Amino acid sequence: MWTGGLFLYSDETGVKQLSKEILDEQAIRRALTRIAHEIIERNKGIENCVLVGIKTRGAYLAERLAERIKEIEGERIDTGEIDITLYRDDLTYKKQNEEPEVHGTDIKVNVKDRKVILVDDVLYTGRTVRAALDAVMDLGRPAQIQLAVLIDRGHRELPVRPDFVGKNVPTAKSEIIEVKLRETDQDEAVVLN
Ligand SMILES: O=P(O)(O)OC[C@H]1O[C@H](OP(=O)(O)OP(=O)(O)O)[C@H](O)[C@@H]1O
Ligand SMILES: O=c1cc[nH]c(=O)[nH]1
Repeated sequence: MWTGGLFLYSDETGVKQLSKEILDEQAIRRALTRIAHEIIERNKGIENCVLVGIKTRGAYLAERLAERIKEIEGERIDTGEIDITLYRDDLTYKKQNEEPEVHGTDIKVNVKDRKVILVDDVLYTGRTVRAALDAVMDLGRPAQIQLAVLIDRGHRELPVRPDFVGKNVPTAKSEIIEVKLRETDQDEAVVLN
């Protein structure tokens, strides 16, 4: 049910909950276009840069950023992806002492001495990014690692700070940010549940 940016949905127990749209399709497109420009500006072009998306949605976002950068610079930036699984019962209750685990990397270029830009959809505790940093550095010593996220929802548990942010969204720990991308969700929106 549409109530002007607020949606009613039934959770798994059938209880009606309110859901708020944070970004629609156009807003996601604009945020990614801005981030693409910022990446180019910060790095004075894209020479020596590689975009590495954190699966699942971060990898799609990295691919979209590569397309935008090609439109702007006329040059294709190298891309790769990292598969990281989070062990938690749901997004609000983490089991103690469990950390996101790297399941594999698909980065066909050498990262040694290059500027690696990690891309993810949501930044929350920072634990996924920490695992991604380890995975990249296992492959070689990058000149620099930068971080781009579509949503920064706060509540960091590690000293991780993004270089490029689509939108800062203050949240309560009990809330969940859901990023829906057409590549995997047949929908395009960021919602706060
Ligand atoms: O900062 P953190 O607390 O580590 O949380 C952020 C991570 O949580 C989500 O991944 P999720 O495991 O939900 O998978 P998804 O990418 O498939 O949505 C999101 O995509 C980030 O990778
Ligand atoms: O709210 C959150 C927290 C972590 N990851 C998400 O995708 N959403």
